[in-house]
Amino acid sequence: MSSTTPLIQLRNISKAFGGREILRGATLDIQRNEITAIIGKSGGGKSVLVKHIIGLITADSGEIIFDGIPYSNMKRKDFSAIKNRCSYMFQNNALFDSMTVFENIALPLREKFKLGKKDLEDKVRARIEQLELTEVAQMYPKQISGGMQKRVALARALVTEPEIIFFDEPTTGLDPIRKKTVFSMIHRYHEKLNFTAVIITHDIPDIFYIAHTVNILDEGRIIFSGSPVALEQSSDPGLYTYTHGHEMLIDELTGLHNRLSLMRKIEAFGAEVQGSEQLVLATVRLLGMRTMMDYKGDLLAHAFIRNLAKFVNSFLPEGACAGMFSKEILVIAAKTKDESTLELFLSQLEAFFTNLTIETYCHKHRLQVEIGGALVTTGLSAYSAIQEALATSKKYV
Ligand SMILES: Nc1ncnc2c1ncn2[C@@H]1O[C@H](COP(=O)(O)OP(=O)(O)OP(=O)(O)O)[C@@H](O)[C@H]1O
Repeated sequence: MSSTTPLIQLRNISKAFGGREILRGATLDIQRNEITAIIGKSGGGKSVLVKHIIGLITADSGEIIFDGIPYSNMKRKDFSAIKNRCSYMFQNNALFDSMTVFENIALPLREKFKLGKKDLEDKVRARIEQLELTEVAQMYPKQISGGMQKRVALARALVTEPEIIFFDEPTTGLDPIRKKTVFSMIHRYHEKLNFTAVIITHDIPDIFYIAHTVNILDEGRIIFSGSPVALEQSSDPGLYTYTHGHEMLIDELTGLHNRLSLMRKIEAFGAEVQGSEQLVLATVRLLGMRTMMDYKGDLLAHAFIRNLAKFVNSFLPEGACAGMFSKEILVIAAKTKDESTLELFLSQLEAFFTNLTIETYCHKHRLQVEIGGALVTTGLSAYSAIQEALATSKKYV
């Protein structure tokens, strides 16, 4: 098969249970070596769709084509070969309580390959080390935290070096920080090992940061398939709840607006400004934040942003808003008649970053901070307005 042919094609898949139609002609492609996300309402049939691919459910009608071969033409042994190329990470981790972490991770190797004791142990140990589970290798799943159990499940999904991994809600039951950590783990391993990933999730917008393609399953059909950027830019009212739904407007982790809702809010402020009102924008550029995320892990960076967000929220006047324009840029915006608003924003931000603890932290993690602010000319797009404020940036730390 050419490398541009999708690895898996689902064509018009329909499935009903007891007369209740769950899938109504769902069609989607899963591209090789990409991360494909499937999102949709709870109970909408996302798991059912994926179970068709791995042969746990047979469609009432429609076809699945794997590496160019339709399932309907496949012999049993061809299908077993496909199954050996796949691995799964289930919603509840599906770890065996009676087995140690080591044994749980070793299980797929024992089931799929006939390895000698040493080879098997080497492979399991390598994954255990990579996922920082060495200290808990001889413990049982119940003795370790939920976040660690997810890491064990991920280690088990990766141990056979599969070509395709299905993740069914890999972040369920985790707090916002650990959710982000699981997604960054998947992202990191995907970059290293280059498998094809299919992720079922409710975690919008987090999934948008790692998925190449997002598919929306709605009323049994795929109503959108495309890049996260295309989804965010779409003006299709049918996609409204997925791109502008309440849960997306405020970032769960920080209480700040995400990029999309921040831009909308600034544009709304710009359009509403009248009389003696002005649009005020302050920006904080955190140079080095991206590197810090890459080298020290997201957890540390998120904790810092959360701290900053808490402080910003404590002095925001009513009606003002704050959000992350990017991983390194925080923006505060307000529509106000009060001429001292910009001064207030700047002095508060300066106070935060000149605090000794914060300053020491920034030095330690090589973060450089620039603060900017402007009374923005009305009629500018949100993007240009932010650039105007950024252009006034001065280095603080
Ligand atoms: N084997 C089955 N027999 C009967 N009904 C089933 C079966 N499998 C799934 N269903 C039903 O199909 C519907 C879709 O279930 P599915 O688990 O795919 O939803 P989902 O989109 O993954 O939801 P969630 O996001 O809440 O996990 C549910 O109403 C479920 O009860």
